[in-house]
Amino acid sequence: MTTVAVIGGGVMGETLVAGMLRNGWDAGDVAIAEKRADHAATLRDRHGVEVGDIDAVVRSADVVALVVKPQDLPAVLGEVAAHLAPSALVVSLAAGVTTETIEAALAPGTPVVRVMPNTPAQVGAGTAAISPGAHPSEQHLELVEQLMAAVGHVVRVPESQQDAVTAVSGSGPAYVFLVAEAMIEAGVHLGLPRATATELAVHTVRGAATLLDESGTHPALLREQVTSPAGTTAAALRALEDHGLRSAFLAALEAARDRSRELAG
Ligand SMILES: NC(=O)C1=CN([C@@H]2O[C@H](COP(=O)(O)OP(=O)(O)OC[C@H]3O[C@@H](n4cnc5c(N)ncnc54)[C@H](O)[C@@H]3O)[C@@H](O)[C@H]2O)C=CC1
Ligand SMILES: O=C(O)[C@@H]1CCC=N1
Repeated sequence: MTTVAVIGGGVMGETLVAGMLRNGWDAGDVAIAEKRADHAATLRDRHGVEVGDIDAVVRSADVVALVVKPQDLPAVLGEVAAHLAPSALVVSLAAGVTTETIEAALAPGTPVVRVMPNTPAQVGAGTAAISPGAHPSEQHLELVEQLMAAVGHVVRVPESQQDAVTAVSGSGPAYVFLVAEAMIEAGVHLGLPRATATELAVHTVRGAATLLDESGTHPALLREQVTSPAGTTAAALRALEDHGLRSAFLAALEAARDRSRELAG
C-alpha cells in the first residue's frame, strides 16, 4: 500500500486524513507532522495514526502532502527536501505557490502535483482541482486523484488556471456561507425566530445546490423558474441587482485571484 505523510494537521490536513481513513486507507500507512504539540496529541487520539516530526514521517513516505499555510511552506520544504525518499511524490495543497517554486526547493526531477481543495471535503463533498508540475507521470496523477477522491470530486486543470480555480472553488464555500448567514439575518430582521430562519436558509441552500447539480440545468433557467411575473422573486432580484451583486462577485473573485498570485511569492 502507498504510504502518505501529511505535513500540517490543521483544517485541511486533518480533513484529508479523516477522509482517507473513512475510505479504507490503513491507519498504519498514514502519518502526520504537526508542530503544535497539543494538537498533535489530539490528532493521534482522534485518528490513531503516527504523528511525528517532519524528518520521521517523510523518510518512509511514498507521498508527501504539504498542507501548511503558504507562508510556512519555504521552511517546511527545506526540512522535507532533506529527508524525502528518492522516488517520493510531493503534493502541495497550498494556495498560490507554484510547482516551479516547490520543484526548485527539492531534488532535481522530483514529481510535484499542485492541488486546490475546499472545505466541504470535511463531509466528503469537496471539490479539488489538480495540476502536474514538470515531472509527474500519469500514474502519479491517478494516485493524487485517488487521494483527493477520498474527500470529494476531482478535476484536472492546467496550472495556469489554478489562481482562478482558487477564487471560484477554493474560497467559494465562504461566499456561500456568507449568503446563508445574510439570509438568516434578513429573516430575523423580518421577524422570524432565529431557529426558523436558520432552518429555512440552510435547507434552501442545500436544496438549491442539489437541484442545480442533479438537474444539470443552467442556473439562469432555474432562477427563471422561481421568478413569477411581477412577483416576490422579481422584486428581490431587482434589489440585488440595484446593490451590484454581480459586480461585487466579479470584484471579489478578481481580488481572490490576485491574492493567490501574490502568495506565489
Ligand atoms: N482552509 C481552506 O479552506 C483551504 C486551505 N487551503 C490551503 O491548505 C493549506 C492549509 O490550510 P489550513 O489547513 O486551513 O491551515 P491551518 O492553519 O488550519 O493548518 C496548517 C497546520 O500546519 C501546521 N504547521 C505549520 N508549520 C508546520 C511545520 N513546520 N511542521 C508541522 N506542522 C506545521 C500548523 O500548526 C497548522 O496546524 C494552506 O496552504 C491553504 O492555502 C487550500 C484550500 C482551501
Ligand atoms: O483563504 C485562503 O487563502 C485559503 C485558500 C483557499 C481557501 N482558503
